Amino acid sequence: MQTISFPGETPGQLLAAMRAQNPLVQNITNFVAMNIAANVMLAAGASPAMVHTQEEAGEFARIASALTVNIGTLSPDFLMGMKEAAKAAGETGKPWILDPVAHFATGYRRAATAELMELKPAIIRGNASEIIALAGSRSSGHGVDSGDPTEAAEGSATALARQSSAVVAVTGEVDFVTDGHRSARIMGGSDLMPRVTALGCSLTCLVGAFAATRPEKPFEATVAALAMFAVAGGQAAAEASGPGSFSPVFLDRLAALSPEALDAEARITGA
Ligand SMILES: Nc1ncnc2c1ncn2[C@@H]1O[C@H](COP(=O)(O)OP(=O)(O)O)[C@@H](O)[C@H]1O
Ligand SMILES: Cc1ncsc1CCOP(=O)(O)O
Ligand SMILES: [Mg+2]
Repeated sequence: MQTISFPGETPGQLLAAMRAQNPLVQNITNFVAMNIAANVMLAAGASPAMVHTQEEAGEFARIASALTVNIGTLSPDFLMGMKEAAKAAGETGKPWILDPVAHFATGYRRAATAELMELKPAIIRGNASEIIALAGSRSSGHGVDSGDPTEAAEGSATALARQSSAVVAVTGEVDFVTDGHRSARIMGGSDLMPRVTALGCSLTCLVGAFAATRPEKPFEATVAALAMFAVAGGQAAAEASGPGSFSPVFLDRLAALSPEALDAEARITGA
């Protein structure tokens, strides 16, 4: 494996830029994730707004710097708001990020995800089972949790990136990011992370914050956000005694993580 080089900016430099911008990010996420995702973003240095109803979601997307869309607790009103917001983001040149939570589980979710994919997300972030199924293959997902390892999803992620022109991120014990041509793996984190609900959803929101800061570099922005989670997650696990104590320590580690420490501790390789 080769160490990936960042000819432009390192993940630490992107973190510093994100904090300096304190980007306003609109998140249409699920009821489970709303609170922890907003806290994760505030701790990391972004400004979250959870705005989802169809009456205002499109209007709000025009003032936000990025949009994230998560179908975890989907309803007709949420879906209308998602589509309005994604259209507005597209019209105003803002990046939007899709988290296709358990999209394979029901016909309603499958149809909604197909409609959202037509609106061209800049970045898609999911667990391995979600990405395998989104690329059209058979996955072992059970509800919102993955039943597949990341390595089983790498081919699907690359095919999906090429077909959709989106950057695709697969998370799990190892994370994999690809734009269909360049790929990276990010190591770190903790096996406590999938035992705390909505951390994947929160990560999708954080990807939105980095993409807001560098909309022209969705691959680098995604790698930086995942590296931040991996480093802060590993640090938090060293202090935690289980999933309950992990959550507050994780917020503290996100807030305290310096750009220098991110660059020193991130384990990123070209894939
Ligand atoms: N076994 C693991 N070891 C280390 N980190 C993990 C592990 N499983 C998940 N993570 C991390 O947890 C975060 C959420 O990812 P994941 O659990 O895959 O998403 P989701 O909650 O959508 O299923 C990511 O930062 C990922 O790297
Ligand atoms: C438990 C649950 N049910 C519907 S959405 C949701 C949260 C899923 O969060 P994540 O995908 O980050 O594990
Ligand atoms: Mg998820």
